[in-house]
Amino acid sequence: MLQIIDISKPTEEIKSNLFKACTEQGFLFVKGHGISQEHIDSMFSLSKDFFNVDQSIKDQYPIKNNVGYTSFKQEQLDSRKTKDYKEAYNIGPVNLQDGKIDNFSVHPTTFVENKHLIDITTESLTNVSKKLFEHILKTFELEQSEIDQLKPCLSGNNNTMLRMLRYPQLRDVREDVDDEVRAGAHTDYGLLTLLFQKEGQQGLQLNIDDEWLDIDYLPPDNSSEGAPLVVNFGDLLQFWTNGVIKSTVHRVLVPESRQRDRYSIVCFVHPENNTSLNGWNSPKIPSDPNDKPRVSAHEHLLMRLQQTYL
Ligand SMILES: O=C(O)CCC(=O)C(=O)O
Ligand SMILES: [Fe+2]
Repeated sequence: MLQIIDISKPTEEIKSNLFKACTEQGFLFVKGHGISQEHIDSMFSLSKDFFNVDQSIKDQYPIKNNVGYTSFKQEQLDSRKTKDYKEAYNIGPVNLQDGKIDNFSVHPTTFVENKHLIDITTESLTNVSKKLFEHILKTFELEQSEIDQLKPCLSGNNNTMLRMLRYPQLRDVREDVDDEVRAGAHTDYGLLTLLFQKEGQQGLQLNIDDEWLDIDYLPPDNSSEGAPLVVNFGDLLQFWTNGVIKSTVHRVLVPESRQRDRYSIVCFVHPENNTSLNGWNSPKIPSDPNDKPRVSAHEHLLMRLQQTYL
C-alpha cells in the first residue's frame, strides 16, 4: 500500500510516486539510503545493551531539553489514552535550550563507548533526509532560487534527534496499562521522521480516512543495503505546503499476544531553529491563508514538546 521510493534515482523518475506519498499517505518506504544491514543490526544491539542496564542507571539520565532517558508512562502522545508504556533514549547534537553542542560525555557509558557508531548513524540519516528533502522541493516545482534558500536549513546547527525506543512485552507487567496502545496517536513535530524497525516486531499504524493501517516490515532486497527505512512527513512540511503534504497521525499498537518486545530506532529531522514556515511558492500548493500562524520551526517544536511532557 505504501510507496517504495529509491532516493538514489533522479527526481524525474520518482516524482509522481513521491507526490502520491506526500499527498495521500504521508508515509513511504525509502530505498537507496546506502546503510548496510550490518550497521542497522549494530545499532539495534547497542540499543538493547542500553535498555538492559539497571533501571537505577537509566534513571540517572532523565530527559532534559529533549535529550536523555524517558521512562515508562512518562510520555503521553495521545491525551485521551493512558501514558505510553515505553522507554526511550534521545541523543542529539544540540541542546534545545541554549542551542550549544552537547558534550557527548553526558551520555551513559554504553553510548559514549560507541560514539563513532552513533555519529555515523546520525550523519547517514541526515544525508538521507537532505536528499529526500531536495527531491520533495523539486517535486513541488519550486524555483531553483527558493530551493537554494530552503536546503541549508538542514545543515549547521539543527535539532535533529536520534531516538532509541523499546516497547516491552506486557506479559509480566502488573501495572494498569492501556491494552491497546504502546505509543498514542500523534503526528510528528519536525520535518521528516526516518525509522528502522525489526522483523517480527511490527505494530506501527497510520491513520487514513479514520482507518488504521498496519505498516509492514520490508526486508532488504540486496546484499549491499539494509532494510528500507520507514519515513513519514512531519508538521513542518504540512505547514510549508498549507496542508498539501500530510503529517499523518500514527500510533504503535500492542501485539495481540502481548508477548513481544518492539525496538525501533528513529531519527527526527528538524531544521535550524529560525527556519520560517511561510508557504512555498509552488504551482501545486495554495498560497498562505490570512489566518496562518506565523511561527518558526523552533517555536512549533517547543510547543509540541510541552504538550507531550505535561
Ligand atoms: O516506535 C515507533 O515505531 C514509532 C514511534 C513514533 O511514532 C514516535 O516516537 O514519534
Ligand atoms: Fe511518531
